[in-house]
Amino acid sequence: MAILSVKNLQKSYKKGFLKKESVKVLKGVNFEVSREIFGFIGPNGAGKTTTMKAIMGFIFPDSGEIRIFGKLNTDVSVKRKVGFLPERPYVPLSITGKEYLDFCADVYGIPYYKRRKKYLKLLELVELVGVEERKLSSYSKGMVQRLLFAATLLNEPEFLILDEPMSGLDPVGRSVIASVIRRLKEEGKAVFYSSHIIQDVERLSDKVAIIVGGEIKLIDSVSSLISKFITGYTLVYRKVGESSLLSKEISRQELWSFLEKLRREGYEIVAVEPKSLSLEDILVSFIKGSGGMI
Ligand SMILES: Nc1ncnc2c1ncn2[C@@H]1O[C@H](COP(=O)(O)OP(=O)(O)OP(=O)(O)O)[C@@H](O)[C@H]1O
Repeated sequence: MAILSVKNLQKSYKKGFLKKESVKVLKGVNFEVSREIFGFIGPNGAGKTTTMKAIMGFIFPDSGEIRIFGKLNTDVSVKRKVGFLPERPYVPLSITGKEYLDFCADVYGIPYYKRRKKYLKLLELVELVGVEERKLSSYSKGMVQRLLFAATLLNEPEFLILDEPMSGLDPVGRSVIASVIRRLKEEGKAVFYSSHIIQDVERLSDKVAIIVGGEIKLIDSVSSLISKFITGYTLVYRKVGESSLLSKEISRQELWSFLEKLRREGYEIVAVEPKSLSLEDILVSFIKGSGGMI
């Protein structure tokens, strides 16, 4: 069973001074997330945050159905199993890290006797042990982001929805978040997250969906996606009986005829290395409207 299933999600916003005009920002979005790391990518304004807000029940879609663990997303019982990190959360900087965790623990109803151990475990996870008594105003942006991420894990959610969890983080901060996400998956949890840092998405995700202009353009596993977008190969070969190696870059179309030519002329193949578009190239091609180019 899918952990999250989104079917035919549509959403329009009214725009203009008199709010007479309506703009469709989600045009029938469909996808499913199982126990995996699912990356949601697309350009600015594509509809990622709107989709996540609809999943969380913060906005009401015009139509469509959203189920989490098989139940409608509006069902209170599923909300307990979900952790959400918004894109731009409001945090008062005058409080300490611990006070922020206490506030969230109050919301989740976590008893006091359980808190110390829980906080320590989470602070260790996001590498913030020792700074919890400091005011958030003294934290860097990355530290605040890591604290907020730790707070979303307080109620031990089985499903995490993270809107731009790595935004504004340096490579070290990004790698801390990435390793926590990997660990959550190892623990059998599912993570659905959006990001603009495509290299991270490529490294971290099992599956990705590309959304452009409120429409899902493609959903696939990262490995199968990259293999579908192979542009050519680097061949390494040598004359039979000789040791010196030769290499040549060839296009996808040339592969078989070139291999045949080498065989005819007495060469042996040492290696065939595929060259693929990066996930970033693939995303750009969808944004420019040439997603089916290969
Ligand atoms: N409350 C709102 N009222 C009117 N339009 C809105 C509202 N919220 C979002 N939009 C519009 O909906 C579209 C999708 O926005 P959304 O925030 O979902 O995009 P996004 O993919 O998350 O973008 P980004 O990567 O910049 O965060 C945008 O054109 C945005 O201007």
